Amino acid sequence: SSPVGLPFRREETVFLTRDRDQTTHRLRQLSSAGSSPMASHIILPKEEEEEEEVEEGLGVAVEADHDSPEPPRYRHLQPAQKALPFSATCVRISRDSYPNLRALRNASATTLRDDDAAFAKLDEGDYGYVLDDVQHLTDYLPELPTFPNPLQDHPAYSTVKQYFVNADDTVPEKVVVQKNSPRGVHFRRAGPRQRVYFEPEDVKACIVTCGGLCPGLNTVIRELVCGLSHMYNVNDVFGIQNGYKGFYSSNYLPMTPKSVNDIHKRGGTVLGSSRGGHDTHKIVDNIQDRGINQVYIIGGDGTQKGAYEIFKEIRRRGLKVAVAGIPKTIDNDIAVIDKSFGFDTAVEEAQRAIDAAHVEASSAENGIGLVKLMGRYSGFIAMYATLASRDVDCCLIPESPFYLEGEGGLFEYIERRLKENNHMVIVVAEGAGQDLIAKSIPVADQLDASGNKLLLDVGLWLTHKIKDHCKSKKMEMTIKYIDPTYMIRAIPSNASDNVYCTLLAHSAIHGAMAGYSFTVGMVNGRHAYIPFHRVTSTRNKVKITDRMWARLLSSTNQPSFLSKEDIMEAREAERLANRLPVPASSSEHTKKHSASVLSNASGDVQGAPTLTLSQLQQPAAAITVPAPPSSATAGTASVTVIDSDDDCDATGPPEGTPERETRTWQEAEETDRTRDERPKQPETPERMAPPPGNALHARADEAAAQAAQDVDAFKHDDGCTTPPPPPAHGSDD
Ligand SMILES: Nc1ncnc2c1ncn2[C@@H]1O[C@H](COP(=O)(O)OP(=O)(O)O)[C@@H](O)[C@H]1O
Ligand SMILES: O=P(O)(O)OC[C@H]1O[C@](O)(COP(=O)(O)O)[C@@H](O)[C@@H]1O
Ligand SMILES: [Mg+2]
Repeated sequence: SSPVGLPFRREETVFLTRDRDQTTHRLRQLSSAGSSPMASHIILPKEEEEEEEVEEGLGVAVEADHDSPEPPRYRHLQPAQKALPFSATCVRISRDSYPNLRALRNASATTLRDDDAAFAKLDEGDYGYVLDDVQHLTDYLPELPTFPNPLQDHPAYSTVKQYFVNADDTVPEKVVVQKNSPRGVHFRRAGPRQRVYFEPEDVKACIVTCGGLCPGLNTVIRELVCGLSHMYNVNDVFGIQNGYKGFYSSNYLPMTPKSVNDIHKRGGTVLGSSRGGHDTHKIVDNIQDRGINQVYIIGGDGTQKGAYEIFKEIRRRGLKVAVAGIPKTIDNDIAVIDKSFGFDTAVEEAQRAIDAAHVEASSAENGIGLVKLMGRYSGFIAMYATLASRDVDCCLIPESPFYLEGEGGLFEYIERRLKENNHMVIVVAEGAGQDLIAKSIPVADQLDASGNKLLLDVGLWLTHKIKDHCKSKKMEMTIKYIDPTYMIRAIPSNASDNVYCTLLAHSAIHGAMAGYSFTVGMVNGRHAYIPFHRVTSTRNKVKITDRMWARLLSSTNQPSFLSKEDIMEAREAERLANRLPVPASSSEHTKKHSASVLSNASGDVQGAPTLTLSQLQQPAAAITVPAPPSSATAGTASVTVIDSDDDCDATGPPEGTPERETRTWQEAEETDRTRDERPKQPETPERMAPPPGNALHARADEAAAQAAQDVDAFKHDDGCTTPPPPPAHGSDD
């Protein structure tokens, strides 16, 4: 409960320190009239409240909020000679005004399975602070000895002031807060500790890469090998070949700084990778038999689930082994972390495909360039590549359903755009429009060995649909379909990803040496150790009610394919995902208009395409459709720029970072299902009630009961910000 957290409304200097007493002292000094030109703007609590509140105070200070409807319970000082254009308020927060309810609810939003809940390590603090902590060797081996960190004698690192992180440092999941926001969920800060749980000569480490490729895998491998050797003098490092199954089916590959020296210049992974092959017992048997005590696992959501299973088995056997997960995904859809390594590189490479599409399109009469980019469930690559390029006229992603025919549909927009500009570029994420394709070509869902849904080729399908439409309208046009597929991920990482990979590897090494088991990642710009369950129970998705998507719509000028009702519905889904209380108007609105959304979405069914499954599996092809000059009418599609309130949302992630889908899989499926099965059923207390035996929910409810009396402490009268706290038992969320 050290006085951290200084939320500033604007970038102005405020005389504060991290120390509460110093801060109070400084403010008192400043507040004595004439002592400083700032004094006119210092506001302190009334004298009589001061003693008690100093005791209880958090030391949070914000620039004065002149619009705040806060009752005048402050003593305003006499103006001094000079006024500065800013002011400060020392806000003393009583413990009671910060029940842990919201924070606990956020933590429990990833509804844990019972066995995971048993492993959850939540540490509560004052003012709604929750540490969602990671596993440590001493959780089950309490008597382990510690050793001084060899970095303190390292010629490079020993010169760094405060090189070791404070054992109590934590990183907040949300950094945008308001005066009365609880401090929320935090993760343990990554970095070197003063004491470690392994002696360098005793460490035997192994590295494995699993799942699909991603730029930067080799850089992470290189930096793990070099970091272990250069920072901690650990030289017994092995590579596991071809993914999880390599633990028990291949020879281990000795790795040295020399053998990995150049690998970051190559794409892919020198260790090989695979999907499937996770056999917990066989893997841990091999770890045990070979005396491995640090396991570095690089891979996606499935891989991190596997890492967690491995950790649990290690713990069950009482082995002194640390498990460090380094999250990998080209789609950037792993929860909690700001960004996955290799994502920037992929977006950069995607520019080349978009450029080619633009050249082709702009060199033809009524030319259309269509580019398909990776993004199975999340459209981040398509969205960022579109925003970066500025040549794209339309971006389609899985999160934003679209339709082809009718007013506001894709065809209408294409006709208008060609008429206006004679060419256009469309970017489509591979997971977009799958529901539309499925309506025309019913096919049973198939999964790959990682559990990923196999997709139909939306690019090829769209190419045929556009071609057919133009033919029916007698429009001459040329369409070129470009599918760069693996070209955006089978490449070496760029400079910034290289640095990111290095930091991830180093953070992973420091954490393993300190005895933790975790997934490492950057959270709001700081590296943190995240519990495995937090990164695997939800998936990042583009939030279409947020400013980033609005920016995209505004930059492409494309239709949003959303009615106001859709937007309300999306917000409702988000509210559910964040377990926030119902804004009365929103749910009414959603129910009233839900039927119209359905009719929009199904508008395409009449014009069902005649493509076959085998056609969709054909290689990409350029298709030219000559036709007589058109009399096509320009559409009147209107652009809906979503009125996002993310800047007002104290619970939202920072602007421009991927939005996190905080729904559980069950909730996500449930929400998506109810979206399709209109009219929507109201949420019942039963359905949303916490499952019995879930410790986290029990704690949340306990906190809720306690917080019930303090509910008034949450004042949300600014009209657009943090909603009031949910009712005590969460029946409406
Ligand atoms: N629930 C699970 N438990 C353990 N391992 C899993 C689980 N799901 C997937 N895996 C393993 O994760 C690995 C790859 O999945 P993932 O990391 O998601 O890669 P990708 O999504 O690129 O295919 C595979 O080895 C797979 O067997
Ligand atoms: O053909 P593969 O190897 O299955 O990989 C393709 C798929 O992997 C993905 O890149 C996702 O993998 P990630 O686990 O890296 O996010 C998808 O975008 C793509 O459809
Ligand atoms: Mg995966």
